Amino acid sequence: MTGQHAPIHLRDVTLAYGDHRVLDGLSLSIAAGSVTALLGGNGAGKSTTLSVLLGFARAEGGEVAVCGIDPAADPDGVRRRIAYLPENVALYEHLTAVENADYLLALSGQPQDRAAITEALTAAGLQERAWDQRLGGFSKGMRQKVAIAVALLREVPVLLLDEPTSGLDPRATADFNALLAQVRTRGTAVLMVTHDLLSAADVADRIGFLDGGRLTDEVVANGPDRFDLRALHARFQVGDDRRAA
Ligand SMILES: Nc1ncnc2c1ncn2[C@@H]1O[C@H](COP(=O)(O)OP(=O)(O)OP(=O)(O)O)[C@@H](O)[C@H]1O
Repeated sequence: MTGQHAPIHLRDVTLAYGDHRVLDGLSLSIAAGSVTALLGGNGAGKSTTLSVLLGFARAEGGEVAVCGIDPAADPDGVRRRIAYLPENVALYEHLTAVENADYLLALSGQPQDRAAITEALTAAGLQERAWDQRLGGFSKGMRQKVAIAVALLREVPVLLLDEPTSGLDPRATADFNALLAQVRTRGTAVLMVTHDLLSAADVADRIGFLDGGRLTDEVVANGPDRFDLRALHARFQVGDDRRAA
């Protein structure tokens, strides 16, 4: 345990697959009660960053800590402290929303009663009539809400999100953003990987731009020093064109 770091801490992290350098001196620190969005083109290393924090991929160099714990040394320890929403949420189709939450919470060693589960489903925006329906007929947004409710109930200090608003309609995206604001007020450190600059601008305190496995830019997305969205969008588009050329 290193203790003195922010809940999410990466310093000079490097990682390569064969001779392909995927993370190249990445440094990122996310405090409790703040949301950082990580943007970048395809293959920039965003999901790999999450994998390193979760202990699924191992950094070759640099420092990685989740709540002061090195994921490579104690992957179970970090995963107990992280709620992770992958891009395609894996839930059980033949179970209802409440049953899914009940089962997943029991699996994570943090069982909750029905009242707590339905309260979290409500907070996540899932309507009461869907609570006891099987997931087979659920839309992507509804599934996302079940997964978010489970993440909320786990009350962990770190939340990692991989493209949480991809495939959501504007209403569901707005609901999701409102929910994330609540999560932040509970003191959770949130890292959100996304391609959605507008959504990032709505919910994040900071936006980091990843290119070639390192942070090339970082902007404040909240408060008086907030960036100019149009200027940033133009800069981001130029970056994408340059990469595609
Ligand atoms: N297990 C692996 N083995 C080999 N190469 C990998 C592996 N995982 C990722 N990569 C490569 O690492 C690079 C970064 O991948 P990563 O998934 O982190 O990018 P990303 O920024 O999340 O991209 P996207 O926006 O497309 O999801 C890519 O070139 C990818 O092909």
